[in-house]
Amino acid sequence: MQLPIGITRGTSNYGLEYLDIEHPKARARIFLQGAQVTEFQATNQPALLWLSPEEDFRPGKAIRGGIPICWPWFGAHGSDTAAPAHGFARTSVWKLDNVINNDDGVFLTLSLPMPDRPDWPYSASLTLAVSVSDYLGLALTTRNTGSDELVLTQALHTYFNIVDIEQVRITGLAGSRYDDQLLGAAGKGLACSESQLSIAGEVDRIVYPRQPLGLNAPAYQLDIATQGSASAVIWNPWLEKSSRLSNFPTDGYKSMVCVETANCGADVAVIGVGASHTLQVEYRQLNTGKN
Ligand SMILES: O=P(O)(O)OC[C@H]1O[C@H](O)[C@H](O)[C@@H](O)[C@@H]1O
Repeated sequence: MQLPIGITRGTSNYGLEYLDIEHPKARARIFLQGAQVTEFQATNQPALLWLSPEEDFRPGKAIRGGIPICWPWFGAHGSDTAAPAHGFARTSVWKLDNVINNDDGVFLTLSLPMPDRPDWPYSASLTLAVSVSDYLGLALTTRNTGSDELVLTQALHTYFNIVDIEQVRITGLAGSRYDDQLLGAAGKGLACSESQLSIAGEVDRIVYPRQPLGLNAPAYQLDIATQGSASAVIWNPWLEKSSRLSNFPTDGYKSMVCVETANCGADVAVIGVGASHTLQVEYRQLNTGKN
């Protein structure tokens, strides 16, 4: 495909292809493996996404940072322990279908050539629309092309770049329930006791928000506007768990937090025959001038 001015192709040392996007409103990088946005910076805003400094971008290995797409299951596969965590979309190579560059921004559409897999014997199509503008937008659409109802869990597993985890607040939690994944069955359906969450240790929660969530970083304030999602995952591995993660530096937990737009936990996506479901998020930042 002939790319418009402002979009260039590149290749990592180990051969992963990416697209670099330059526009007066923002710049971004998107890898074709996983359709993974790894960098986004709106003009006059701090860089939005955390990307591991230890990431070496190898074929077939999940990229640590940016926005991994967890699909068609979130976390462990329901029954097959050999199946990859968070599904196969993040380690598969996607196809670029369309790019538009206009005064409003750069708008891309990618699709996943569907593999034939024993751990997922269904029929579906999957596309991702990415909007690179003064906001970053992602819309992940699954169409059920099979003859049975399709039930899936999924997430846009965004790693946010933050200066200092101790100063971060996740806002909009008032009245929400959550499953604390660190407590297993005992942690289901807990009530958020405060409207804001600060992080001082490992956090792994599936939240069922009652209003839009936000992030006070504090170098920027972020509005997270979602559609097609009734769950969000808040995750920071802290020190001990991070030593067990691939491509994750020892002090990495201090400069990242994940707030993931999801269908997971009690919020599963049920897609009828011939129907489709879109999981969507838009991130809008306000530079606070603090660092
Ligand atoms: O290491 P990964 O497979 O990328 O998973 C990273 C993390 O993803 C989600 O946030 C889960 O809730 C965590 O339990 C998991 O550790």
